[in-house]
Parts: sequence; C-alpha cells; structure tokens
Amino acid sequence: MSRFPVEDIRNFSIIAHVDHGKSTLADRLLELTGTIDKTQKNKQVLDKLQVERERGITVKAQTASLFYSFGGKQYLLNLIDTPGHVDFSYEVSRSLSACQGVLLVVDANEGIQAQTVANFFLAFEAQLSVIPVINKIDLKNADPERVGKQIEKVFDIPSEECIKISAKLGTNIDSVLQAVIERIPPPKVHRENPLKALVFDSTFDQYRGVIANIALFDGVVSKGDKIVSAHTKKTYEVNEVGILNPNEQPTHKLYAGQVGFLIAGMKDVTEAQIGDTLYLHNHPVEPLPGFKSAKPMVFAGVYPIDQSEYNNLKSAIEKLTLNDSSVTVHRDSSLALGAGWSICHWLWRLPWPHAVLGIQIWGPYAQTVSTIPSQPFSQALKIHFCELGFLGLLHMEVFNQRLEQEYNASVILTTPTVPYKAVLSSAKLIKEYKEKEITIINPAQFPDKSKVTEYLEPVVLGTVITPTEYTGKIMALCQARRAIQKNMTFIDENRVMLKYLFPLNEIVVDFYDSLKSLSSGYASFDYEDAGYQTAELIKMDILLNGNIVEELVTVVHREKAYTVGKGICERLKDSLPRQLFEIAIQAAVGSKVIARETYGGDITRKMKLLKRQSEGKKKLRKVGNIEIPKDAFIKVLKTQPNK
Ligand SMILES: Nc1nc2c(ncn2[C@@H]2O[C@H](COP(=O)(O)OP(=O)(O)OP(=O)(O)O)[C@@H](O)[C@H]2O)c(=O)[nH]1
Repeated sequence: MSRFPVEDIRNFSIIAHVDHGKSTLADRLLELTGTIDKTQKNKQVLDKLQVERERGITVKAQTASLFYSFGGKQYLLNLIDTPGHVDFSYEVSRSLSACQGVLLVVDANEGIQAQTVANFFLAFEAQLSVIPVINKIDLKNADPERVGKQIEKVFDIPSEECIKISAKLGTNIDSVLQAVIERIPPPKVHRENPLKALVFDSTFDQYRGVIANIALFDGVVSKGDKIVSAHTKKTYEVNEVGILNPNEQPTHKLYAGQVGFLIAGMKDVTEAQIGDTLYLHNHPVEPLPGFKSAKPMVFAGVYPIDQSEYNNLKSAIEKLTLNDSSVTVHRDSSLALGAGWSICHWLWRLPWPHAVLGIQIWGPYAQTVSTIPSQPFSQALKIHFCELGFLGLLHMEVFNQRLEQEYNASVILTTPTVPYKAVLSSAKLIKEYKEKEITIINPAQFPDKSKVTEYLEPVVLGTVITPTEYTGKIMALCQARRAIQKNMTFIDENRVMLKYLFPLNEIVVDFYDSLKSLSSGYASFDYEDAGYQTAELIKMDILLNGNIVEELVTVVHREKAYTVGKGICERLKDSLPRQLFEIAIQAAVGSKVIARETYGGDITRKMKLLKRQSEGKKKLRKVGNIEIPKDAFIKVLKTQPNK
C-alpha cells in the first residue's frame, strides 16, 4: 500500500435515486479495474446481504478499493457504494464523510427524482466534487439531453459536464474513471502525523469479532500496533488490517488517505462505535467530529414469536444494531399483562378462569402451559419486547428481514408510531419527569389534556417529483394528509417538483404506496426532518366489552380519530374467532365512544342455550370470556391504522 502517495488516491461514492443504476455502475467499475472477473457475469457484487439481493436494493454501504492506470500512473480509487432509498440517507451521509467526491447517477429516462435532489444536497453541503453521470442511455426512451438540462436547472452544473453512459452495456465507463481522477481532489491528510482513523462502519463476525471499516485521516496503522478507541479509551492490539477488494484482503499497513478494514480483538458489540476515532497508544489525538446519531422517525415494538426466545432476540438485535447503527433500541421492556385479553394472548386456547388457575392446569392444556417459563406466575405473565426506532418503514422491514435471515430470529413487529411531544403544565408531572417537555412514544403514557399546555407532532419537509399530469391527484392526496404546500417548481415542461410540510404520522405508513399507485409509479418522494408543530392530539382507547385493551391504545389527530378508531374496531372484529355471545368493540376518547362494532351472537346455538343463558351470559360478559387467538392482537397492531 505504500506505493500509493496521497496524490494518487481518490475516495468517492456513487449516489443516486433508487434503481438509477448505482450498483450496476459499481460492478462495471470493479470489472474495468480488474477487481472482479468480467466472465463471472457479476451482478451487484457489492450488495452482499441476502436481503439486498432479494429486494434488488442496497441497504448497506459497501466499500471496495480499485486499482486503475491512467496517464502512465497507477491510482488507488476507493469506491463506497451507498443505498438510494429515502430511509437509508443516514448511510449515505456516513459514506460521504470518507470521500472527497461523488458520482451522481441519474437515469436517462426518468430524469431527476426526489432522492437525486436529496443526495445531491448531502454531497453539496459536505463540499464534495459532484460528477453528474447520466445512465441507461441504451434505453429506447432515453433522453440524455433533457436530463442534462434538468441537471443544469436544478443543480446549476453545466450540462456539458455530464458523462453519458450505459452501465448495463459498459458504454463509456472509462470516462467515468478518468473523471474521478481528474475532477475529484486527493484526500487532505498527513502521513507523518500520528495515526487518526475514523471508524465509518463496522460489522460483527461470529469468529473474528468486530470488523471496523476505517478511513485514515493521518498516520499509518500496521498489524501489531497498539491502538486506543477515543470513545471507550480501551486499548487493543491490531490483529489484521487490509483493504476491501471487495472482499477483505489483508495488507501489512494502511496509510493516511486510504480506506480499509481493521480487526483488533473488539469482542463486544458496544466497543466499535461508528464515528469513533482510533489512535496509537501513547499518541492521543483530537478525535474527529464523528457522526450525529441517527434520528429515529418511527418506533415499533418487536416481539419474539416464542417468548422463550427473548434473550436470543435481544442478542441478535444487539449485533445487528452494531452493523446498522441507525436503529436505536429505545426500550427493552416488558408489558405486565393485566386484563383477560392479555392472559388469553398467552394462553389463547384457555378461557379466562383457567388462565387464573394457570399453574394448576393439566391434561389437554399441559402443552400450552409449558410455554410459560418456570418463573413465578406474575413473572410469567409478562410479554418481553424491545421497542426500536427506525428511520422509516422500509428500514423497519429490512431490519426485520435481516433479523430473520442473518440471525434466525422470528419476530413480530407492531404498527409503527411516531414520537409525539407534550409541554406539561402540571407541576406534579414536571416533577415526575424532571422536565417540562416530554417525548411520548408509548401511547399509554400520553398525559391528559388538563395536564399539558400543548401537544406537538413531528413534521417533515417532503419533496415530490412527478410528471405534470398527476399534479392534481397528488395535491389532493397531500391535502388529505394534512400537508401544507410550501413550493412548486417546474423542472422541465413535463415535470414538477412539489414541496409540502407533512405531519410525519400521516406519511409514515402508507403515503408512499398511495403516491406510487395514483401516479402509476412515476412520482418519487423524499423527506427531511422539519422539527415539531402544535397539534390537536388525543388518546384513543379500544374497549372489548367495556374493558380497555392496553396494547391498542393509540394517539391520533382529532380529525382522524373516527377513521382510525373505526378501522381498528373492524380489524379486531375480523381477527377474533366466532363467539357465542355478543361482544362490543368500541373506540373511545375519554368517556365518549366514537366508533363501535358489535360482534358474535350465533343465533342457533344461542337458542339451544337459552335456558342456561341468563346466568351464564352475565358471567361470561363480566369476565370478558373472549378466546383471542395469539395473532389477533398482533394483526390489529400490525395493520396500518391510517388505511
Ligand atoms: N437498460 C439499462 N438498465 C440498467 C442500466 N444500469 C442499470 N440498469 C438496470 O436498472 C436496474 C437498477 O439497477 P441497480 O444497479 O440495482 O440500481 P441501484 O441504483 O443500485 O439501486 P439500489 O441499490 O436499489 O439503490 C437493474 O435492473 C439494472 O439492470 C443501464 O445502463 N441500462
């Protein structure tokens, strides 16, 4: 690695809207530089995760070092592939911190999309050189001239600077590599200074422990060096360093300006914080600024399907969050089960009185009972779960899929919620929470209106880019989601860019799907955090035969209470098994019932039971003898309340 002086190194990323061809371009760059074999028919080599290959998307940024000869010199080009989806822009900005320039890939047919705009500004704000690349020029409908003009209009980059390529056919890939060398500056680093390395990513390997991806800002690191983590102050001996080519390839040393991996006996997942600075023992340095921690936008409870698997799930989550640090574990909690509902959730085949006598049940129920851990009964009646924060819904789904595929953990995710806030007026509550403004993630903790000055909800600034013919429908959709229009710009004669301020809650579940379906898939969407706004929020209870079902308490905007309440009641009705007697399912705000479904009451069977009815019915109603299937509760929580 010493062959490469700093001026012969380029660190760059590829950024683009989803599906515009980043990974395909990365494959071609890898082939052209001989990093991978052309004949292997490699496809998306950098998409290593199973979920990435299945979904055809990149969720995790990957790094590869390429060697390229140009003008009689060999260059070391470090390519960092990044995800394109809105939920993963956190990975994008992390990747950018290790780069000096980017290739901004735009589809020659689709043109600039919402994520193109978002990604461009991430790079622009980081003061990186931007090389526009118009891809897919082989497509029948490709119009690179039009896209070039869009780039000039929206990003102020002269259209002559655009490189027109077909990543699929390998057309003009050479010009891309040459532009990387000519237009991106080498990193500004000092090899003679003591080591200063940024951990910009890390993964956990069962056998080798933590593998950190590092970018060296100063100095040199070699196998055998003693290094210190600025974050934990722990000292380690470096076992292995090397480059990613794209698989790990050990080298003797890594020098400032280079990017590679490092293994140093970090066993615990908490030891390799992304954003940490590593330095040599006895040569402390000023740590690099690190990264802002990712801000979760949606929260969801994660339950193991089998409660006895809870500890395994917890450790799988710990490992996966090391690799995907944008997931925050908000709460590792347990919900004490009170009402008959919850007990039935556990012992769903048993009617309530049996559950009370739970420990003494034998015979046909023995199987069910044995799923209760051998703890005191009160302990057994707890559902253990983790509440996790995600950057968005796709992020949540991908995390779930990765837990299953990479860690063999089967989980159930509940409907996502957003973090609301309340400004407290009650002195007692302020004392209890030790602050005036509290964030509410668990709806059960939503303070009563009489105890607050105001409620606040998170808002985002959304960008929609669409062909003009769908503008009317999209505006109506945005309005129905309580959004406020901020701006409207034509990016060419056929496309318009709309900016709206959205309550996050209104877009978090199904907005993207609705937008796609009413624009036949042509509109694109992206959003950025825009703080909080005052909102008329209310807490809504769901009652079964007059008993509040704790797990289904939700916070909704006053305007949406009826729709959401009705939806939950209907879904609950559909999820419960047939009942002999009538049960009321109600949605209520305070003491006011706003939606109601009546359910059950099988007439023929009822007739037969008429004689016994009166007493029995009363008893059953009183104790809420509802046999609730295990998945009913989950179905209701899982299904999207806004639909
Ligand atoms: N016709 C044509 N298709 C292309 C070209 N480049 C990529 N594609 C196709 O476009 C689709 C998306 O390409 P990817 O490389 O996966 O796109 P990406 O931007 O990496 O997508 P994400 O990883 O999901 O963000 C694939 O079906 C590619 O085969 C091209 O130059 N021409």
